[in-house]
Amino acid sequence: MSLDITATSAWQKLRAHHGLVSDRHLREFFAEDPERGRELTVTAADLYIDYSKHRMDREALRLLVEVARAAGVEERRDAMLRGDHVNTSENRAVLHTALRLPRGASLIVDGHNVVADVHAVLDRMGEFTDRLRSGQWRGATGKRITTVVNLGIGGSDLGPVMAFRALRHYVDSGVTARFVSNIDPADLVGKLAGLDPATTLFIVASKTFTTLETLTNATAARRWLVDALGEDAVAGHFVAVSTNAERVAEFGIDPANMFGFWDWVGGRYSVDSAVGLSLMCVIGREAFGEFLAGFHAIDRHFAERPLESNAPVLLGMIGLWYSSLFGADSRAVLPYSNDLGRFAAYLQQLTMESNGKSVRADGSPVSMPTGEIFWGEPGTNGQHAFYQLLHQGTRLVPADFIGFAEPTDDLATIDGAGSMHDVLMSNLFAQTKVLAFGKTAEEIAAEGTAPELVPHKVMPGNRPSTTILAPKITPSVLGQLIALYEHQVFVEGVVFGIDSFDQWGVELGKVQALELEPILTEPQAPARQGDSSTDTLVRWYRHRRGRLV
Ligand SMILES: O=P(O)(O)OC[C@H]1O[C@H](O)[C@H](O)[C@@H](O)[C@@H]1O
Repeated sequence: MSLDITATSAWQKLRAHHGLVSDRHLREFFAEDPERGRELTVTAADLYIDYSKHRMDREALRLLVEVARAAGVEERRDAMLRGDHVNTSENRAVLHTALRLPRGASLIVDGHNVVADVHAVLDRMGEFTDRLRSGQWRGATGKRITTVVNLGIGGSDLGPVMAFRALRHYVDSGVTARFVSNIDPADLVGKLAGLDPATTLFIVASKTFTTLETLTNATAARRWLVDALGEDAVAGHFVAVSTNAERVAEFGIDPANMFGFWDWVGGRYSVDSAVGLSLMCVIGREAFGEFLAGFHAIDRHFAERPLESNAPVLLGMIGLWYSSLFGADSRAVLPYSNDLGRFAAYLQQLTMESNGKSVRADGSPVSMPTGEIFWGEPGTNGQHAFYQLLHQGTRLVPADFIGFAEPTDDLATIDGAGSMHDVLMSNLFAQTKVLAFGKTAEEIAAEGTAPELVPHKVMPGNRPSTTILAPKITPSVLGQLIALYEHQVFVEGVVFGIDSFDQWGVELGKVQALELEPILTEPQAPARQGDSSTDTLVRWYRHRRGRLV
């Protein structure tokens, strides 16, 4: 039986305490606890995390930790880390943390040291990328490869594409990358534009090697290559990343050019597996190793720190405080870094595919809302678009602000005296301050504002945020940030009592698309789909495509 956390005394105490503090303002919390801005912080590897601007007192934090303990977060964490089958609906271990264990470490799962397997693949990836980057690996015409095109979707795309953008300063050898994911042909056609088949290598990345989008794009890419260079060129221009060697061979890629991983790596947890091959191609094996070391530093923090000072536990529980007790639907992720422009999109799969579930592990319905909706855009762009709602709207949207001390690029300000990066960061600090403390009607009136305008200008404040600061976007820091969110997802999933590692909800749509596709194209009148909306939409489409019925 899965535990219903809401039936525990720890939860009831938390709920009762929430009733006491939920109407209080952050201004009051700071007035009565002036040290909280210094003390409600935690350092995890290179990350400095301030969680003081949350609508809670220290007692609420204590009770949240008590709930985490009552839910069995420590036991479940240890079970995951040692390789128990915590993905119960698929009866699988969940061992993305093993992907970043250092060489020489040992983790025996089902009588087998998985760390040795992980490093064997990393070594093969390293040898391949060394050859590619040094120009030893040549295409069919003898030219060096200058572009790798990753063909993958979901977990086989979002991680590499996000990290490639974030680590653009580490692209160092004349090999660059492009990423194609969508079944919309515009994606492949757009990304192949300007590429020379002779200098292009495709990485077909698919855990299952059955995903329609990826196999369709890979087939089209193969045609593009063969049309230009002939069938014999395929071997030098296609490699695969998958857990499914049989399917890879069927597709016509030599298993010698396949980089494997294992069923205990979930797609959305796989950027640090062979799925990161495209990233390794552009940043090199050493930088990729630093990326993995960053994940591992947070894994150790998560495994070893007491819950009271455990960053993923605290942030996961704070997320839950808002989603389950304040009824907040979403969390905004606001990196003050243009290079993290795809971070929110990456987190959407990680968090929402993991925790968007309605039943607990034993099949019983959950007893609280699950799956925070993650969304966001880099600052300062978001400030000129949706921050109005964050500041004055009626919804509560807790936000994660992410910023860096050192810029990846810097330029002078208008007068030439300052640094644009300083301006960027002053915006981050200003936004968290204004969200938390706002500006009262009295303060606005005292500035001589016309009385009828005062209500429009009131900044209510009491809008919570976490601030995550790091020295600089390096491969290690990026790994740390990802692992910080991976483990938050886990903590929340344990409290919900769900299986955070399956994704049954994506299957039916795939099946129905396969059923509908011939109906869009068949010459005769289509069979009814059973509902008048789908029938009419299909008819509309067939009409516009000249397939009149
Ligand atoms: O890597 P693949 O097997 O091609 O899967 C790609 C993606 O598609 C699936 O539908 C899942 O929802 C994702 O979790 C997965 O990352």
